[in-house]
Amino acid sequence: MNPEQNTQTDNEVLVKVEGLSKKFCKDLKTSLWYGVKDLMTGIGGSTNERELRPKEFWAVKDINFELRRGECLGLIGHNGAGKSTLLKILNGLINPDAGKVTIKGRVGALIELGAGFNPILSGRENIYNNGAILGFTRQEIDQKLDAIIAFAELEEFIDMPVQHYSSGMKVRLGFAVAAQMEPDVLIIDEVLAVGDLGFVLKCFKTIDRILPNTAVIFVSHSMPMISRMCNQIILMEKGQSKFQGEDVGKAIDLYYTRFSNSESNVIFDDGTLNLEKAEIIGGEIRDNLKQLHWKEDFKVHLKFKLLKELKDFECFIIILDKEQRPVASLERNKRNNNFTVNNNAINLLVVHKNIQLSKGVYSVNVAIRNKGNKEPIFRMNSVLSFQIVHHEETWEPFLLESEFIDFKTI
Ligand SMILES: Nc1ncnc2c1ncn2[C@@H]1O[C@H](COP(=O)(O)OP(=O)(O)OP(=O)(O)O)[C@@H](O)[C@H]1O
Repeated sequence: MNPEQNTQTDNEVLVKVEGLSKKFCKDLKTSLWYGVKDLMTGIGGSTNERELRPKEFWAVKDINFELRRGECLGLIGHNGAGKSTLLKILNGLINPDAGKVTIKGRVGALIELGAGFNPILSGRENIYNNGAILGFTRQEIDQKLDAIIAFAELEEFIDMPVQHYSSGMKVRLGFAVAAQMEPDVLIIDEVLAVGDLGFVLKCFKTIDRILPNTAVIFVSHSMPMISRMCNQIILMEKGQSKFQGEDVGKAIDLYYTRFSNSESNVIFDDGTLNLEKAEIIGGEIRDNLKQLHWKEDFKVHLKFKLLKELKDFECFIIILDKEQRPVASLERNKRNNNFTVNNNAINLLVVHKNIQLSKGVYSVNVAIRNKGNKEPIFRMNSVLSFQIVHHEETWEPFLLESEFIDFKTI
């Protein structure tokens, strides 16, 4: 193959979606009535397909994109945004009300748990059915069968009816069929999350392997997974595309902004103290958020108002990422019982030098406990939030300063 031909194949558009829209009705009775009316006025011939009737809403509205071999599109958005509906239209499970989908080649899809399987047939029989739907001959499936069963790790249960499979087993079989058949287009919904960690890692390895020859469309609520896999992204909201492009990081930031919870909350309080003030010293405030540059000192001023006498205490400061996963804990106070009490208040300055968290938004939880008997005294979540600024997009929680120098062997 000459290089020109090769480039052409690499750049081949495998999925083209133009003005795709789908409406649903909020109640079943009205939906059935509209169905009957549509039948009478001629199926698909309605001139009002772009209009909403009472109780209807757009589950997917005017979605456009092109996807080439080797590209992975991430679909993100909150629950009910229309991601699964879009996937189902792409996979031909439901018809759109407007717009057009053009797909070239074989489509492997893992959409709803158990969808595409006949529950009363065995795993083996379902592999043959699915393979046939994908356009493979019996001999071709024979050749792939062992690899599919081995990948799904279902050797023992392959002749059991699929209806008796666990959720994880159904996902294993579904992914094994979808991916081992090496489709041109691979569509994967959130179902992958049902598999255990070992299987999920195996799936990613497979996707990495087949991606150069496949166009992948991937729906997930896991932003680390999206950022790891996708080079294009659509952020959906109420069926529409709110952000679309190659800036995956920006789309993820927008997604998180929707869920940002600036409300702090006291989880536990035994009445000994109140947290009167919590402030990050230094940095600068932008968009109501304290920004610190990577490697700046992280300094927090905490002011506790004492309502009762407090002897030795320990202060816990925990830093959480945007998904509320704890990523770091500051070393506890080592000094004994010698914080100055002024006007019934203790003022603490907690300093962590050269913070090396990755770029992103973080929040801080604070907890106080009795140093002697370890009893909890006070605990408050989301006391503060701050942003670490760095030019580099890093998905690991820390970006550790390092030097690369010539290693001189003797
Ligand atoms: N068959 C249907 N009939 C009526 N409404 C439907 C139907 N299927 C989906 N919907 C509605 O369409 C909207 C989009 O649903 P969809 O499942 O596509 O969202 P999603 O983005 O995949 O959500 P999630 O993140 O929860 O999986 C929702 O309001 C849902 O209730």
